[in-house]
Amino acid sequence: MVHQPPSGARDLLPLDVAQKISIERRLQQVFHRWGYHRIITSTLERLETLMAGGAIDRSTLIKLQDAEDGELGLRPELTVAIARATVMRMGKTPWQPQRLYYNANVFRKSPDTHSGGQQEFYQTGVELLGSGGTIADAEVLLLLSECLQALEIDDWHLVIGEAGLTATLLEPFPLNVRSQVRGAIANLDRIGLENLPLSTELRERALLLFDLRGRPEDVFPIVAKLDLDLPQQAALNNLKSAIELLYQCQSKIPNLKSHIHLDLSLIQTFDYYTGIVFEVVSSPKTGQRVLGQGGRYDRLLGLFDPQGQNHPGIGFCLNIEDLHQILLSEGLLAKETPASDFLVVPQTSEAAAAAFVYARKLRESSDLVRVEMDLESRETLEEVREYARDRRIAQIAWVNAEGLPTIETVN
Ligand SMILES: N[C@@H](Cc1c[nH]c[nH+]1)C(=O)O
Repeated sequence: MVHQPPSGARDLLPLDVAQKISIERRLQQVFHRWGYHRIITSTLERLETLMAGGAIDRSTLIKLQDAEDGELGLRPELTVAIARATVMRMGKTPWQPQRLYYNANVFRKSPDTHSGGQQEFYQTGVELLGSGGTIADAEVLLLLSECLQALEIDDWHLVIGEAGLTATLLEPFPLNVRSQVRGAIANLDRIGLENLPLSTELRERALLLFDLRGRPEDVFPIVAKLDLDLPQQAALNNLKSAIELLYQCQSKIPNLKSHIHLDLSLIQTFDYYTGIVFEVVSSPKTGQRVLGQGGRYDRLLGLFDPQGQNHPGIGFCLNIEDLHQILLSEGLLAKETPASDFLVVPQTSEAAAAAFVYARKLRESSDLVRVEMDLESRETLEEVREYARDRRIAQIAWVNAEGLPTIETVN
Protein backbone atom coordinates (compact mmCIF):
# COMPACT_ATOMS: atom_id res chain seq x y z
CA MET A 1 0.00 0.00 0.00
CA VAL A 2 1.42 3.40 -0.96
CA HIS A 3 0.83 6.04 1.72
CA GLN A 4 0.83 9.09 -0.52
CA PRO A 5 -1.33 12.07 0.37
CA PRO A 6 -4.29 12.41 -2.00
CA SER A 7 -3.65 14.62 -5.02
CA GLY A 8 -4.09 18.27 -4.16
CA ALA A 9 -3.34 17.73 -0.47
CA ARG A 10 -0.26 19.30 1.07
CA ASP A 11 1.77 18.87 4.22
CA LEU A 12 3.31 21.92 5.81
CA LEU A 13 6.67 21.24 7.42
CA PRO A 14 7.96 23.15 10.49
CA LEU A 15 9.60 26.00 8.54
CA ASP A 16 6.45 26.49 6.40
CA VAL A 17 4.36 26.50 9.56
CA ALA A 18 6.65 29.00 11.34
CA GLN A 19 6.46 31.35 8.34
CA LYS A 20 2.70 30.91 8.01
CA ILE A 21 2.17 31.61 11.70
CA SER A 22 4.27 34.77 11.55
CA ILE A 23 1.99 36.06 8.76
CA GLU A 24 -1.17 35.07 10.62
CA ARG A 25 0.01 36.62 13.91
CA ARG A 26 0.70 39.98 12.33
CA LEU A 27 -2.74 39.99 10.74
CA GLN A 28 -4.43 38.81 13.89
CA GLN A 29 -2.91 41.73 15.79
CA VAL A 30 -4.43 44.15 13.28
CA PHE A 31 -7.83 42.43 13.60
CA HIS A 32 -7.67 42.65 17.40
CA ARG A 33 -6.78 46.34 17.27
CA TRP A 34 -9.91 46.96 15.21
CA GLY A 35 -12.11 45.10 17.69
CA TYR A 36 -12.65 41.89 15.71
CA HIS A 37 -13.14 38.55 17.51
CA ARG A 38 -12.20 35.15 16.19
CA ILE A 39 -14.85 32.71 15.10
CA ILE A 40 -14.31 29.04 14.29
CA THR A 41 -16.91 27.24 12.22
CA SER A 42 -17.17 23.63 11.21
CA THR A 43 -15.00 22.35 8.34
CA LEU A 44 -17.98 20.28 7.25
CA GLU A 45 -21.30 21.82 6.25
CA ARG A 46 -24.41 20.63 4.52
CA LEU A 47 -23.95 20.92 0.78
CA GLU A 48 -27.04 23.06 0.55
CA THR A 49 -25.63 25.58 3.05
CA LEU A 50 -22.31 25.76 1.21
CA MET A 51 -24.03 26.50 -2.08
CA ALA A 52 -25.77 29.53 -0.54
CA GLY A 53 -28.80 29.48 -2.77
CA GLY A 54 -26.72 28.88 -5.93
CA ALA A 55 -24.08 31.56 -5.25
CA ILE A 56 -21.39 28.89 -5.04
CA ASP A 57 -21.05 26.41 -7.85
CA ARG A 58 -21.67 22.82 -6.70
CA SER A 59 -19.02 21.48 -9.08
CA THR A 60 -16.27 23.30 -7.15
CA LEU A 61 -17.19 21.63 -3.83
CA ILE A 62 -15.57 18.53 -2.37
CA LYS A 63 -18.51 16.34 -1.38
CA LEU A 64 -18.94 13.69 1.29
CA GLN A 65 -21.85 11.39 1.91
CA ASP A 66 -23.12 10.83 5.43
CA ALA A 67 -25.81 8.26 6.20
CA GLU A 68 -27.65 10.51 8.66
CA ASP A 69 -26.91 14.01 7.47
CA GLY A 70 -27.17 13.39 3.74
CA GLU A 71 -24.94 15.34 1.41
CA LEU A 72 -22.13 17.19 3.15
CA GLY A 73 -19.18 19.13 1.79
CA LEU A 74 -15.90 20.71 2.84
CA ARG A 75 -16.12 24.51 3.10
CA PRO A 76 -14.68 26.27 0.04
CA GLU A 77 -14.68 29.59 1.91
CA LEU A 78 -15.84 30.95 5.28
CA THR A 79 -18.29 33.78 4.61
CA VAL A 80 -21.32 31.52 4.13
CA ALA A 81 -20.62 29.44 7.26
CA ILE A 82 -20.11 32.60 9.32
CA ALA A 83 -23.36 34.06 7.98
CA ARG A 84 -25.16 30.83 8.96
CA ALA A 85 -23.56 30.67 12.41
CA THR A 86 -24.27 34.32 13.19
CA VAL A 87 -27.90 34.23 12.11
CA MET A 88 -28.44 31.09 14.24
CA ARG A 89 -26.71 32.64 17.26
CA MET A 90 -28.34 36.04 17.03
CA GLY A 91 -31.84 34.64 16.52
CA LYS A 92 -34.40 37.35 17.09
CA THR A 93 -32.25 39.54 19.34
CA PRO A 94 -31.75 43.05 17.97
CA TRP A 95 -28.77 43.16 15.70
CA GLN A 96 -25.66 45.04 16.61
CA PRO A 97 -22.65 45.06 14.34
CA GLN A 98 -20.66 41.86 14.70
CA ARG A 99 -16.94 42.07 14.00
CA LEU A 100 -15.58 38.60 13.36
CA TYR A 101 -12.35 37.21 11.96
CA TYR A 102 -11.21 33.76 11.00
CA ASN A 103 -8.12 31.82 10.16
CA ALA A 104 -8.84 28.47 8.58
CA ASN A 105 -8.29 26.02 5.78
CA VAL A 106 -10.69 25.82 2.85
CA PHE A 107 -11.11 23.17 0.17
CA ARG A 108 -11.87 23.68 -3.49
CA LYS A 109 -12.05 21.03 -6.12
CA SER A 110 -9.25 21.60 -8.56
CA PRO A 111 -10.10 21.08 -12.24
CA ASP A 112 -6.79 19.20 -12.62
CA THR A 113 -6.68 16.81 -9.65
CA HIS A 114 -4.82 14.28 -11.81
CA SER A 115 -1.82 16.58 -12.04
CA GLY A 116 -1.97 17.32 -8.33
CA GLY A 117 -3.74 20.73 -8.47
CA GLN A 118 -3.95 22.19 -5.00
CA GLN A 119 -7.28 21.62 -3.25
CA GLU A 120 -6.59 22.82 0.28
CA PHE A 121 -5.80 26.46 0.98
CA TYR A 122 -5.47 28.71 4.01
CA GLN A 123 -7.34 31.96 4.44
CA THR A 124 -7.61 34.59 7.08
CA GLY A 125 -10.21 37.29 6.90
CA VAL A 126 -12.93 39.36 8.49
CA GLU A 127 -16.68 39.72 8.30
CA LEU A 128 -18.46 42.85 9.51
CA LEU A 129 -22.07 41.80 9.91
CA GLY A 130 -25.17 43.87 10.59
CA SER A 131 -23.89 47.14 9.23
CA GLY A 132 -24.55 48.57 5.78
CA GLY A 133 -23.44 51.84 4.25
CA THR A 134 -20.36 53.72 3.37
CA ILE A 135 -18.69 53.83 6.78
CA ALA A 136 -18.72 50.04 7.08
CA ASP A 137 -17.39 49.77 3.50
CA ALA A 138 -14.61 52.22 4.32
CA GLU A 139 -13.77 50.39 7.57
CA VAL A 140 -13.22 47.16 5.72
CA LEU A 141 -11.11 48.79 2.99
CA LEU A 142 -9.00 50.60 5.58
CA LEU A 143 -8.57 47.43 7.59
CA LEU A 144 -7.45 45.62 4.45
CA SER A 145 -4.87 48.31 3.64
CA GLU A 146 -3.59 48.15 7.24
CA CYS A 147 -3.16 44.39 6.91
CA LEU A 148 -0.92 44.91 3.88
CA GLN A 149 1.03 47.55 5.78
CA ALA A 150 1.46 45.22 8.75
CA LEU A 151 3.00 42.67 6.39
CA GLU A 152 5.23 45.36 4.84
CA ILE A 153 3.87 44.71 1.36
CA ASP A 154 4.19 47.98 -0.54
CA ASP A 155 3.57 46.98 -4.09
CA TRP A 156 -0.14 46.25 -4.32
CA HIS A 157 -3.22 47.39 -6.18
CA LEU A 158 -6.71 47.50 -4.84
CA VAL A 159 -9.19 46.90 -7.65
CA ILE A 160 -12.67 48.05 -6.67
CA GLY A 161 -15.95 47.29 -8.39
CA GLU A 162 -19.67 47.31 -7.61
CA ALA A 163 -21.40 43.97 -8.09
CA GLY A 164 -24.94 45.39 -8.03
CA LEU A 165 -24.13 48.15 -10.52
CA THR A 166 -22.27 45.78 -12.84
CA ALA A 167 -25.19 43.34 -12.81
CA THR A 168 -27.75 46.03 -13.64
CA LEU A 169 -25.56 47.58 -16.35
CA LEU A 170 -25.52 44.16 -18.01
CA GLU A 171 -29.30 43.76 -17.83
CA PRO A 172 -30.05 45.31 -21.26
CA PHE A 173 -28.11 42.44 -22.90
CA PRO A 174 -30.35 39.52 -23.94
CA LEU A 175 -29.94 36.53 -21.62
CA ASN A 176 -28.45 34.31 -24.32
CA VAL A 177 -25.39 36.59 -24.77
CA ARG A 178 -25.17 38.21 -21.33
CA SER A 179 -22.73 35.74 -19.83
CA GLN A 180 -20.55 35.98 -22.95
CA VAL A 181 -20.51 39.77 -22.66
CA ARG A 182 -19.67 39.42 -18.96
CA GLY A 183 -16.95 36.86 -19.71
CA ALA A 184 -15.35 38.91 -22.51
CA ILE A 185 -15.31 42.03 -20.33
CA ALA A 186 -13.92 40.18 -17.31
CA ASN A 187 -11.21 38.51 -19.44
CA LEU A 188 -10.23 41.78 -21.16
CA ASP A 189 -11.19 40.22 -24.52
CA ARG A 190 -12.08 43.30 -26.57
CA ILE A 191 -11.95 41.45 -29.89
CA GLY A 192 -14.24 38.73 -28.55
CA LEU A 193 -16.63 41.43 -27.40
CA GLU A 194 -16.62 43.16 -30.78
CA ASN A 195 -17.47 39.87 -32.49
CA LEU A 196 -20.50 38.97 -30.38
CA PRO A 197 -23.86 39.02 -32.19
CA LEU A 198 -25.08 42.37 -30.81
CA SER A 199 -27.00 45.31 -32.26
CA THR A 200 -24.90 48.44 -32.91
CA GLU A 201 -26.37 50.09 -29.84
CA LEU A 202 -25.64 47.13 -27.57
CA ARG A 203 -22.14 46.73 -29.00
CA GLU A 204 -21.42 50.35 -28.18
CA ARG A 205 -22.74 49.80 -24.66
CA ALA A 206 -20.60 46.67 -24.28
CA LEU A 207 -17.48 48.57 -25.36
CA LEU A 208 -18.31 51.39 -23.01
CA LEU A 209 -18.63 48.92 -20.12
CA PHE A 210 -15.33 47.41 -21.22
CA ASP A 211 -13.68 50.76 -20.64
CA LEU A 212 -15.06 51.24 -17.15
CA ARG A 213 -11.76 50.57 -15.49
CA GLY A 214 -8.88 52.77 -14.52
CA ARG A 215 -8.24 55.49 -12.01
CA PRO A 216 -11.45 56.34 -10.13
CA GLU A 217 -11.22 60.01 -11.13
CA ASP A 218 -11.15 58.99 -14.81
CA VAL A 219 -13.83 56.30 -14.64
CA PHE A 220 -16.47 58.05 -12.51
CA PRO A 221 -17.17 60.77 -15.14
CA ILE A 222 -17.63 58.09 -17.85
CA VAL A 223 -20.12 56.13 -15.71
CA ALA A 224 -21.97 59.32 -14.89
CA LYS A 225 -22.65 59.72 -18.65
CA LEU A 226 -24.60 56.45 -18.72
CA ASP A 227 -28.30 56.81 -18.28
CA LEU A 228 -28.35 55.58 -14.67
CA ASP A 229 -31.54 54.97 -12.72
CA LEU A 230 -31.87 55.98 -9.06
CA PRO A 231 -30.57 52.74 -7.46
CA GLN A 232 -27.61 52.79 -9.86
CA GLN A 233 -26.90 56.43 -8.99
CA ALA A 234 -27.07 55.54 -5.30
CA ALA A 235 -24.66 52.63 -5.75
CA LEU A 236 -22.26 54.88 -7.62
CA ASN A 237 -22.45 57.59 -4.96
CA ASN A 238 -21.79 55.05 -2.20
CA LEU A 239 -18.77 53.78 -4.05
CA LYS A 240 -17.44 57.32 -4.52
CA SER A 241 -17.92 58.14 -0.84
CA ALA A 242 -16.21 54.95 0.35
CA ILE A 243 -13.19 55.64 -1.90
CA GLU A 244 -13.12 59.27 -0.79
CA LEU A 245 -13.13 58.21 2.88
CA LEU A 246 -10.32 55.79 2.18
CA TYR A 247 -8.24 58.58 0.62
CA GLN A 248 -8.93 60.89 3.55
CA CYS A 249 -8.13 58.37 6.28
CA GLN A 250 -5.24 56.34 5.01
CA SER A 251 -2.56 59.01 5.02
CA LYS A 252 0.11 56.53 6.17
CA ILE A 253 0.32 54.94 2.72
CA PRO A 254 2.41 57.04 0.35
CA ASN A 255 0.74 57.60 -3.02
CA LEU A 256 -2.39 55.79 -1.91
CA LYS A 257 -4.21 57.05 -5.00
CA SER A 258 -1.85 55.15 -7.26
CA HIS A 259 -2.82 51.90 -5.50
CA ILE A 260 -6.55 52.25 -6.18
CA HIS A 261 -8.22 51.21 -9.42
CA LEU A 262 -11.85 51.17 -10.30
CA ASP A 263 -13.11 48.27 -12.38
CA LEU A 264 -16.82 48.08 -12.93
CA SER A 265 -16.36 44.81 -14.77
CA LEU A 266 -14.88 43.12 -11.70
CA ILE A 267 -16.69 39.83 -11.20
CA GLN A 268 -15.99 37.55 -8.25
CA THR A 269 -16.04 33.75 -8.29
CA PHE A 270 -18.71 33.62 -5.61
CA ASP A 271 -22.00 35.15 -6.60
CA TYR A 272 -23.36 36.41 -3.27
CA TYR A 273 -22.10 39.98 -3.62
CA THR A 274 -24.57 42.84 -3.85
CA GLY A 275 -22.47 46.01 -3.51
CA ILE A 276 -18.83 47.03 -3.43
CA VAL A 277 -16.42 44.23 -4.43
CA PHE A 278 -12.65 44.32 -4.44
CA GLU A 279 -9.45 42.41 -5.01
CA VAL A 280 -5.91 43.12 -3.83
CA VAL A 281 -3.40 42.20 -6.48
CA SER A 282 0.37 42.16 -6.11
CA SER A 283 2.61 43.87 -8.65
CA PRO A 284 3.51 42.20 -11.99
CA LYS A 285 7.05 41.82 -10.61
CA THR A 286 5.73 39.11 -8.29
CA GLY A 287 3.50 37.49 -10.89
CA GLN A 288 0.34 39.47 -10.09
CA ARG A 289 -1.11 37.24 -7.43
CA VAL A 290 -4.55 37.86 -5.99
CA LEU A 291 -3.62 38.39 -2.34
CA GLY A 292 -7.16 38.82 -1.13
CA GLN A 293 -10.72 39.55 -2.17
CA GLY A 294 -14.06 40.46 -0.73
CA GLY A 295 -17.10 42.63 -0.88
CA ARG A 296 -20.56 43.43 0.40
CA TYR A 297 -23.26 40.77 0.56
CA ASP A 298 -26.54 42.17 1.85
CA ARG A 299 -28.76 39.24 0.86
CA LEU A 300 -26.71 36.31 2.13
CA LEU A 301 -27.74 36.32 5.79
CA GLY A 302 -31.42 36.29 4.83
CA LEU A 303 -30.92 32.81 3.34
CA PHE A 304 -30.34 31.45 6.85
CA ASP A 305 -32.96 33.47 8.70
CA PRO A 306 -36.17 31.49 9.36
CA GLN A 307 -38.21 34.61 8.47
CA GLY A 308 -35.93 35.38 5.53
CA GLN A 309 -34.99 38.69 7.11
CA ASN A 310 -31.91 40.24 5.55
CA HIS A 311 -28.97 41.78 7.36
CA PRO A 312 -26.09 43.53 5.66
CA GLY A 313 -22.56 42.12 5.64
CA ILE A 314 -19.16 42.92 4.19
CA GLY A 315 -15.77 41.28 4.52
CA PHE A 316 -12.63 40.04 2.86
CA CYS A 317 -10.19 37.20 3.02
CA LEU A 318 -6.45 37.16 2.51
CA ASN A 319 -4.94 34.18 0.75
CA ILE A 320 -2.15 32.93 2.97
CA GLU A 321 -0.31 30.91 0.28
CA ASP A 322 -0.09 33.95 -1.99
CA LEU A 323 1.06 36.23 0.82
CA HIS A 324 3.58 33.56 1.80
CA GLN A 325 5.05 33.44 -1.73
CA ILE A 326 5.30 37.23 -2.02
CA LEU A 327 6.91 37.64 1.40
CA LEU A 328 9.34 34.81 0.68
CA SER A 329 10.39 36.35 -2.62
CA GLU A 330 10.92 39.70 -0.88
CA GLY A 331 13.02 38.04 1.84
CA LEU A 332 10.56 39.12 4.53
CA LEU A 333 10.17 35.75 6.26
CA ALA A 334 12.44 33.80 8.60
CA LYS A 335 14.65 31.41 6.65
CA GLU A 336 15.04 28.91 9.48
CA THR A 337 12.95 27.59 12.33
CA PRO A 338 14.00 29.06 15.68
CA ALA A 339 16.94 27.20 17.23
CA SER A 340 16.92 25.95 20.81
CA ASP A 341 18.65 28.11 23.40
CA PHE A 342 19.96 25.16 25.42
CA LEU A 343 20.99 21.59 24.87
CA VAL A 344 20.84 19.84 28.24
CA VAL A 345 23.24 16.90 28.42
CA PRO A 346 23.18 14.37 31.28
CA GLN A 347 26.86 13.72 32.01
CA THR A 348 26.22 10.11 33.03
CA SER A 349 23.29 7.77 32.63
CA GLU A 350 22.41 8.37 36.32
CA ALA A 351 22.15 12.10 35.63
CA ALA A 352 19.08 11.81 33.33
CA ALA A 353 16.50 12.71 36.01
CA ALA A 354 18.62 15.62 37.27
CA ALA A 355 19.00 16.84 33.67
CA PHE A 356 15.20 16.80 33.16
CA VAL A 357 14.77 18.77 36.41
CA TYR A 358 17.36 21.34 35.33
CA ALA A 359 15.76 21.62 31.86
CA ARG A 360 12.40 22.35 33.52
CA LYS A 361 14.01 25.12 35.59
CA LEU A 362 15.38 26.72 32.43
CA ARG A 363 11.99 26.50 30.73
CA GLU A 364 10.27 28.24 33.65
CA SER A 365 11.80 31.60 32.70
CA SER A 366 9.21 34.29 31.94
CA ASP A 367 10.69 34.79 28.45
CA LEU A 368 10.46 31.91 26.06
CA VAL A 369 13.54 29.72 26.51
CA ARG A 370 13.76 26.74 24.16
CA VAL A 371 15.40 23.80 25.83
CA GLU A 372 16.06 20.37 24.35
CA MET A 373 17.47 17.27 26.03
CA ASP A 374 20.30 15.42 24.41
CA LEU A 375 18.88 11.97 23.71
CA GLU A 376 21.93 10.23 22.31
CA SER A 377 24.89 8.82 24.17
CA ARG A 378 27.77 10.17 22.12
CA GLU A 379 31.35 8.92 22.20
CA THR A 380 33.07 12.24 22.82
CA LEU A 381 32.22 15.69 24.19
CA GLU A 382 33.30 17.15 20.85
CA GLU A 383 30.53 15.18 19.14
CA VAL A 384 27.98 16.78 21.45
CA ARG A 385 29.39 20.22 20.65
CA GLU A 386 29.29 19.48 16.94
CA TYR A 387 25.65 18.43 17.21
CA ALA A 388 24.82 21.66 19.07
CA ARG A 389 26.65 23.78 16.49
CA ASP A 390 24.88 21.99 13.66
CA ARG A 391 21.51 22.74 15.20
CA ARG A 392 22.44 26.36 15.99
CA ILE A 393 21.92 25.73 19.72
CA ALA A 394 23.44 28.59 21.71
CA GLN A 395 24.51 26.86 24.91
CA ILE A 396 25.12 23.42 26.33
CA ALA A 397 24.23 22.68 29.96
CA TRP A 398 26.20 19.67 31.15
CA VAL A 399 24.33 18.28 34.16
CA ASN A 400 25.86 15.84 36.64
CA ALA A 401 24.00 13.33 38.83
CA GLU A 402 23.73 15.91 41.67
CA GLY A 403 21.93 18.25 39.30
CA LEU A 404 24.79 20.74 39.03
CA PRO A 405 25.06 22.30 35.59
CA THR A 406 28.15 23.52 33.75
CA ILE A 407 27.17 25.97 31.03
CA GLU A 408 29.19 26.17 27.84
CA THR A 409 28.51 28.62 25.03
CA VAL A 410 28.88 26.97 21.64
CA ASN A 411 27.24 29.33 19.17
N1 LIG B 1 -15.21 34.42 1.22
C1 LIG B 1 -14.71 35.17 0.09
C2 LIG B 1 -14.06 36.46 0.52
C3 LIG B 1 -15.00 37.31 1.34
C4 LIG B 1 -15.00 37.47 2.66
N2 LIG B 1 -16.07 38.28 2.93
C5 LIG B 1 -16.63 38.61 1.81
N3 LIG B 1 -16.01 38.02 0.83
C6 LIG B 1 -13.70 34.33 -0.68
O1 LIG B 1 -13.24 33.32 -0.19
O2 LIG B 1 -13.36 34.70 -1.79
